[in-house]
Amino acid sequence: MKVIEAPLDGCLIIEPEVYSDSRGFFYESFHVERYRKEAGLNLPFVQDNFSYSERGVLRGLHFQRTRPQGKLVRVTHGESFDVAVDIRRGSTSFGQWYGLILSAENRRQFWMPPGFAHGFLALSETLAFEYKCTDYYQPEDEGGIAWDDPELAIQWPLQNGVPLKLSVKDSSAPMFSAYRDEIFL
Ligand SMILES: Cc1cn([C@H]2C[C@H](O)[C@@H](COP(=O)(O)OP(=O)(O)O[C@H]3O[C@H](C)C(=O)[C@H](O)[C@H]3O)O2)c(=O)[nH]c1=O
Repeated sequence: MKVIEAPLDGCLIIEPEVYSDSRGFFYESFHVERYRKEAGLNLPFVQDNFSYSERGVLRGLHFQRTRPQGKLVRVTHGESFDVAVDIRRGSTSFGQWYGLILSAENRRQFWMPPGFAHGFLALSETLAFEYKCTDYYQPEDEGGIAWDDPELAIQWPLQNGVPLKLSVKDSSAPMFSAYRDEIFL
């Protein structure tokens, strides 16, 4: 597998080894030993998530305040623009965002350690999004940042004529500056 350092401190792009033949293809989507040895992922994953979205759905930006989750994310059907924002105040990439295309076609996985806000935009008619988390979901611990926060200025690849679909929660998320007095991992 190929491991590429992303511009945010600690984030990685992982490209698994794909075995194609006349029937189709096969790849190992996770392997404790290999991901520890080759990507340095040594935090245990305790929860797998799956979300289905349709074109124009934007989920995020979400994080957990006191129980931050590391996430290994991938797309198994369709295409998304995936975004991580470094909210770790002591990090060299604090306040910076990074986005990449994750798709069933590129088979890329994206690792963000605990301490990032995460979101994605569905770019295909339908999107199957899967991810592994290093801590459990704690709804009372959840924080959100507005997807269009001008301070972050995330360059979402919005598609002409495709209305955004957001949850009520995401439609009213605060700006990043609302957390200026809070110290995250
Ligand atoms: C995240 C989560 C949600 N839920 C329940 C709570 C709600 O009844 C329902 C939908 O939750 P929510 O609207 O928060 O789902 P997303 O908007 O996809 O949230 C996720 O989107 C961004 C992109 C993330 O990275 C996080 O994993 C997560 O915040 O699923 C659970 O039961 N367990 C969970 O781990």
